[in-house]
Amino acid sequence: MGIIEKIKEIEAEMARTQKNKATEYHLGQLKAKIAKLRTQLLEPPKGSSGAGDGFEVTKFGHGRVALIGFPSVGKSTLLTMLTGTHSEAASYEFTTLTCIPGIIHYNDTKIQLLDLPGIIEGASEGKGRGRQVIAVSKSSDIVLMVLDASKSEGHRQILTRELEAVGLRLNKRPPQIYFKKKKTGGISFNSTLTLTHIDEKLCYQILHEYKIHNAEVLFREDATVDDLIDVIEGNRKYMKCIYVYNKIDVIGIDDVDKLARQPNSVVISCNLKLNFDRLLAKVWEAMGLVRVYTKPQGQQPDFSDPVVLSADRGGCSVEDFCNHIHRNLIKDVKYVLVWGISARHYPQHCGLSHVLQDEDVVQIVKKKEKDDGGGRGRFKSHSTAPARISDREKKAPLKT
Ligand SMILES: Nc1nc2c(ncn2[C@@H]2O[C@H](COP(=O)(O)OP(=O)(O)OP(=O)(O)O)[C@@H](O)[C@H]2O)c(=O)[nH]1
Ligand SMILES: [K+]
Ligand SMILES: [Mg+2]
Repeated sequence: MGIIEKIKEIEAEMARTQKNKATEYHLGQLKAKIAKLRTQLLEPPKGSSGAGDGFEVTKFGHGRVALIGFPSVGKSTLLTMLTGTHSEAASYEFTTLTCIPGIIHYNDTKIQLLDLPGIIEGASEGKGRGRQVIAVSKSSDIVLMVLDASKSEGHRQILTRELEAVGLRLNKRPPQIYFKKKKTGGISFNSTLTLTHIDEKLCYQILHEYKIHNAEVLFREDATVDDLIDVIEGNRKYMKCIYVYNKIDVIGIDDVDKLARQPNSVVISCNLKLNFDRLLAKVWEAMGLVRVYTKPQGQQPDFSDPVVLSADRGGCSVEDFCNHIHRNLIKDVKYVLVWGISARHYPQHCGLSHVLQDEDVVQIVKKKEKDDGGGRGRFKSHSTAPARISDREKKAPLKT
């Protein structure tokens, strides 16, 4: 029996089993069994390199966003409109057959947007090009789930389930469970609060299913069996997802309003070029990019060419900033001067561990080099209140 058939069989057994106190241990065990099989399913088949046929696109820019959705919801139309790169769009399903990259230019950064073939129920088990599409979305920083506003709300749940089946967790943070395998000592089970979904026996049983007999488990939140399995599997990817409801030109205003009020959602119309600003602002926010402007001593920073950092990828400390500029820079740095939101006063003398924020200005002071003494001219005159470097300041030249 193949892995997919085994999963189906266990799913059928779970569906047959009534949920109550007496069956919860058995159901927990079945969940763990499915999770193990799904992980097996993710392993590349023997003899393959693990790469998926022609779907790999070189990473480019400061971040990557994938367009995921059912066929004909308007993914390609959206890519063409946001990036200017043409991706074939048509009224029939599965128009797009590969991965098509484009670039969004936003806030002086470049964000790679990937158009992908439509996926359908069963994608996680390899239906259509589901597996490759999902592999590409896993390589992204965020996912835009494109939905047809005129179609069933169920589509969103189906896609979420498909992505969850391959270990993607959308708009969730990792469960607050400390878990560490040990060599000896049995299982130590602890919690910092009362647990309502799981108890010691159930936890043991799940661990037993994974043949784990020595481990430390500490629940720091009222977690579920699924949370525990996620922590044991350890291969989950936590991603932000924006639900993009397209084609609002074909539905009524009340329905538009309802969709727009849902969390992490944006309503748009490619046909009417409606609400792209809002979508881009949401993407920007979800990416969490941090632009840092370098100020050479005695000179105005170049506000058109930021160093772009990200808390999720690489970090946003002064050290990360220096490493970004040059691998060997760090050993010459004495301290840095910082203007902007992260500074308590202007300029603040900061060490390598200082965490920078979007639109900060940084001047590096090297060992055996004198600094501006707080910068002559405009940047010196700032008050102590932290604030963004304003657009006006960006435009006005710094007099030195
Ligand atoms: N009414 C309306 N139709 C739209 C809108 N955006 C796209 N369409 C139409 O929807 C159809 C499908 O668009 P595509 O861009 O090909 O959709 P897709 O999601 O890329 O489709 P596949 O590549 O087949 O998965 C086309 O006929 C588009 O003209 C919109 O905002 N409103
Ligand atoms: K289409
Ligand atoms: Mg398409």
